[in-house]
Amino acid sequence: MHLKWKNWTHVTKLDPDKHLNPGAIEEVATSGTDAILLSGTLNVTPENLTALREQVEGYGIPLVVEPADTDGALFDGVDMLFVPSVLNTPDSRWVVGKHQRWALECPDIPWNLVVPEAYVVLNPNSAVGRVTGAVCDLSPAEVAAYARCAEHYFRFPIIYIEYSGMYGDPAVVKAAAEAIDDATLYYGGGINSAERAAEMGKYADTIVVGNAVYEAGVETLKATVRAVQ
Ligand SMILES: CC(C)=CCC/C(C)=C/CC/C(C)=C/CC/C(C)=C/COP(=O)(O)OP(=O)(O)O
Ligand SMILES: O=P(O)(O)OC[C@@H](O)CO
Ligand SMILES: [Mg+2]
Repeated sequence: MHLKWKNWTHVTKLDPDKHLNPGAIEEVATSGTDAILLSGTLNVTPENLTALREQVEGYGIPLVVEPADTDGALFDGVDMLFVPSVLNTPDSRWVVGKHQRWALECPDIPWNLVVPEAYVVLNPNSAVGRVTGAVCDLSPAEVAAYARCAEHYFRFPIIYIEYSGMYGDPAVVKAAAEAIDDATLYYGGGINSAERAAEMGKYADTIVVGNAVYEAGVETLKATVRAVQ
């Protein structure tokens, strides 16, 4: 079933490689966030992904797996799969190579549950930045050009400005927003306050909050929800 994911303004990203106690999980699931993204770059295994999914299921909140590799593309018990392609890397494995291997190895991909994401990774110090070899020193205009061709040439439904682990440059997100017509713009990276959520929420259709859940706690998460909903 295809959820109305285009209406989401706030998504919480939980990392299978990190731990939250049951009380915190309940507060995340009832925080008002529109969906939970089960996603991480390092050390995601079928076991820890399944364990996290079992913690967050049953609250009636949309669950989306965002795999970092083909063996993480598990869709049992979740509503959708958001699959990244990192556009700003010279390493084509992260653009299309992994995806071709996936199509080769998995005959029964539920394509109707798959939503492709055009990632522009801009924090060289994040796990995703290191793993993918992303070229991060881009001007707002250069990022906007990725956003424009992602929507109008590659026809990606989501463009994701990814600063994972650091708070990004609002001018970059503004430029990307101005370059996009109908695609959905995601922003994630360093959102740990209502102010930051509101600032990026001016430009992005959907903001993603990850690390703050683990580092600042659920009250901070709720403040970021209130800022955009
Ligand atoms: C083709 C299939 C099924 C999978 C491959 C999908 C691709 C190309 C993924 C590349 C980008 C990537 C690794 C995305 C993972 C999601 C993500 C950006 C997680 C960010 O979390 P971390 O970068 O781990 O943050 P921390 O450093 O805080 O752990
Ligand atoms: O962890 P943070 O910095 O909130 O970033 C969220 C998400 O964009 C990570 O992929
Ligand atoms: Mg991680």
